[in-house]
Amino acid sequence: MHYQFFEEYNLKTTDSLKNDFREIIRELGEDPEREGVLKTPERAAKAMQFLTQGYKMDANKILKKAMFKESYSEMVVVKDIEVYSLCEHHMLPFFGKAHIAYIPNGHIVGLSKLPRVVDVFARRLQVQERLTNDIVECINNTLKPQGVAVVIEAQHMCMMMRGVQKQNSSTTTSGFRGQFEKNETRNEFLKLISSDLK
Ligand SMILES: Nc1nc2c(ncn2[C@@H]2O[C@H](COP(=O)(O)OP(=O)(O)OP(=O)(O)O)[C@@H](O)[C@H]2O)c(=O)[nH]1
Ligand SMILES: [Zn+2]
Repeated sequence: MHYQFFEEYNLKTTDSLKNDFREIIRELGEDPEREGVLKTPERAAKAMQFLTQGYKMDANKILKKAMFKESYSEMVVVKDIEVYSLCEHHMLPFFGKAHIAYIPNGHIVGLSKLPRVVDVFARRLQVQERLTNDIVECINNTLKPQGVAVVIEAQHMCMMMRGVQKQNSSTTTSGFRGQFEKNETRNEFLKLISSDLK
């Protein structure tokens, strides 16, 4: 199990994907033997493995590794976490920002672990709703805080480059557990991140 994001590839998978990408390039009307694209099947194979390496990672373990006993019980907010994921319908990117808050219940978590959890779930084939839920559930079940909130605002390339071709729409999803189910707490969080929400 990997805890870090780094470029490490399963040679068998790279090889198999490489052949598939060569066929895709040919099928799309390009000459896979042309010098400029000769190495493209291997590059694409590695890029796709990198972008989906979240399948091999365990977000709960990442959080557990850096939980510290602490009596702090105010809201902790980490905002503007870059999100890059692939939509499971078209395998095209969707990207934007995640904002996460939690209220500790005896334990705080190493701050960097929250963006790491985002990446573990983002580096898979996803829909924005499930990505949001995965993050909320993971933090809720592992850290067991008094409450956790996640808001993701993203733009989907499948709606921009193709299909409906809308360049300026964005999609906001959210998940709230525990104390954040109360209006007052939820509103405090939304106010703290509101400068980033259009
Ligand atoms: N709810 C949700 N839908 C998504 C997400 N990413 C992409 N989609 C949508 O998934 C849908 C798939 O619809 P289909 O009709 O099967 O596919 P399609 O013919 O390519 O649809 P169009 O994109 O409208 O051309 C589209 O409406 C996409 O906009 C996501 O994260 N969440
Ligand atoms: Zn899509």
